[in-house]
Amino acid sequence: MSEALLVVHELTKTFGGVTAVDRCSFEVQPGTITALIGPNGSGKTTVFNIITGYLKADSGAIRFRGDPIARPRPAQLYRRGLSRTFQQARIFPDLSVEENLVVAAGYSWRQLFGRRVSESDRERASTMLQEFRLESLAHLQASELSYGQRKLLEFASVLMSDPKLVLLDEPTAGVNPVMIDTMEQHIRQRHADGVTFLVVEHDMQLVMRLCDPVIVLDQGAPIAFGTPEHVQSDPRVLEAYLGA
Ligand SMILES: Nc1ncnc2c1ncn2[C@@H]1O[C@H](COP(=O)(O)OP(=O)(O)OP(=O)(O)O)[C@@H](O)[C@H]1O
Repeated sequence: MSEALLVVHELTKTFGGVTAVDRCSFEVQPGTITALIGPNGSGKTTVFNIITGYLKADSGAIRFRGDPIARPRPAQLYRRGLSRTFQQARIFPDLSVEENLVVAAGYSWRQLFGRRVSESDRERASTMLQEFRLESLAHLQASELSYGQRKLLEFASVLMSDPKLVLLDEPTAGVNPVMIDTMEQHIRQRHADGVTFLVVEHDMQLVMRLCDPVIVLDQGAPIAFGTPEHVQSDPRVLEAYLGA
């Protein structure tokens, strides 16, 4: 088996008296759309926040593309090919849709307004606008977008860095069914292009048709791992969900 793209080893994180992540270990293999599911409060977002450098673990280790990531830092990981989205899409509300994409390619705001952006990156932004069918919105301020459109823009922005691994935190939460289909198609397309995904998602139908393998967390640690069919029939998984 090829080396895992991401290795999470015995991560632990406590908040006061609450152990949110409890000696949590798992791997993400290249070329997969891996799901990280679990009942509310099972530690999924905390794990994401640790991997991407938004929170510091109490203990444990992370490897990405074969190298240890001693102190994960979001910007550094982004440049190395690991990027993420958030439950509440993080975009620059005062910039236009197009400017959001250009900034995501690694430009500062000053460069953006000083017109020092390379022609090739402007073209990439333009291609991304077409791919995500956002051309008609290109010059709108991002704050004017709908909730679902913001999520799409955030996803498109993340792809501007040519990531190897994308962590998606509830990509379809709160968006309408048409937008769920759109998001699913974009994930499938990028996966076909070679991007690996780790997805936190509460829509179980989507998880079961899109993801393989599925990792199930409960109380901060994996309790099941395998194909969607396998985890669905695991009594520990049923108990964790029904007991929650
Ligand atoms: N900043 C924080 N301060 C205190 N407790 C926290 C903090 N962040 C998370 N927790 C606690 O850690 C546990 C895990 O939370 P986390 O948000 O990671 O779970 P989750 O699986 O992502 O939940 P959900 O599915 O509801 O988003 C919960 O008990 C939560 O209350």
